Amino acid sequence: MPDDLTLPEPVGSFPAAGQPVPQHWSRCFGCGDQSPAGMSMSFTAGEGLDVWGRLEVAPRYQGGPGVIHGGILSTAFDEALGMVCRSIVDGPVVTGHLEIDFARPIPLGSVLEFHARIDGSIRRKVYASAEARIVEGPTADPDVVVATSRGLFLTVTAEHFEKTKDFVDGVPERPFGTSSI
Ligand SMILES: CCCCCCCC/C=C\CCCCCCCC(=O)SCCNC(=O)CCNC(=O)[C@H](O)C(C)(C)COP(=O)(O)OP(=O)(O)OC[C@H]1O[C@@H](n2cnc3c(N)ncnc32)[C@H](O)[C@@H]1OP(=O)(O)O
Repeated sequence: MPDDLTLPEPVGSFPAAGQPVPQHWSRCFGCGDQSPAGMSMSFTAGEGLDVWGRLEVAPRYQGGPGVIHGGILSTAFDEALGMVCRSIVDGPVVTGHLEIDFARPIPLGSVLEFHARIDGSIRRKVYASAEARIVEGPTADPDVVVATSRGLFLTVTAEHFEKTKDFVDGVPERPFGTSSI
């Protein structure tokens, strides 16, 4: 992480603390309500440049016997880190780099709580980090961090999606750009 990062003020479009942070795109695998096979994650704005996220670990997310697949957990972190970027960016961002530390096994049936924050920003780069805890389920312990993540996100313009917009599956009820922010 560069040492010349700044911590910007929150953008006006970011919800007040405790309010839901809406899905960014209804077809998103992580948060969209028009993605039936998706993860249906939900998010709430924190007190500062942070968000809280929730994921129910469904049986179909299995990797090893009885535990969450690492790729699913990575996707959840990607979503949580991307969502917190909305606290300082009033427009789209995409993931440039994502790293995960898998600290404890996460059983199917768990409810995971994610806490993601902005670490800093410079030019188009936004650095964010997050941790996950099991808050419901067989091994729930809100004092234990079961995984952590750091990511680099880049702000992009709407043109970034110009080449792929024709591949959208079906007609979204709330097209990108009008669905949320
Ligand atoms: C599913 C997307 C939905 C988006 C909708 C958004 C709306 C709502 C908004 C917000 C909520 C978001 C919630 C989303 C959650 C899920 C997000 C995802 O999973 S996104 C899919 C995976 N990611 C990609 O598909 C990117 C593929 N990569 C690219 O398109 C390019 O590589 C891109 C845009 C990331 C950078 O390319 P360049 O040409 O625009 O920029 P250059 O000039 O190369 O880099 C700019 C700076 O960034 C650094 N940089 C770029 N990539 C880096 C990397 N991998 N590692 C380190 N630095 C990197 C460079 O060194 C440069 O730094 P210097 O300013 O010079 O200091």
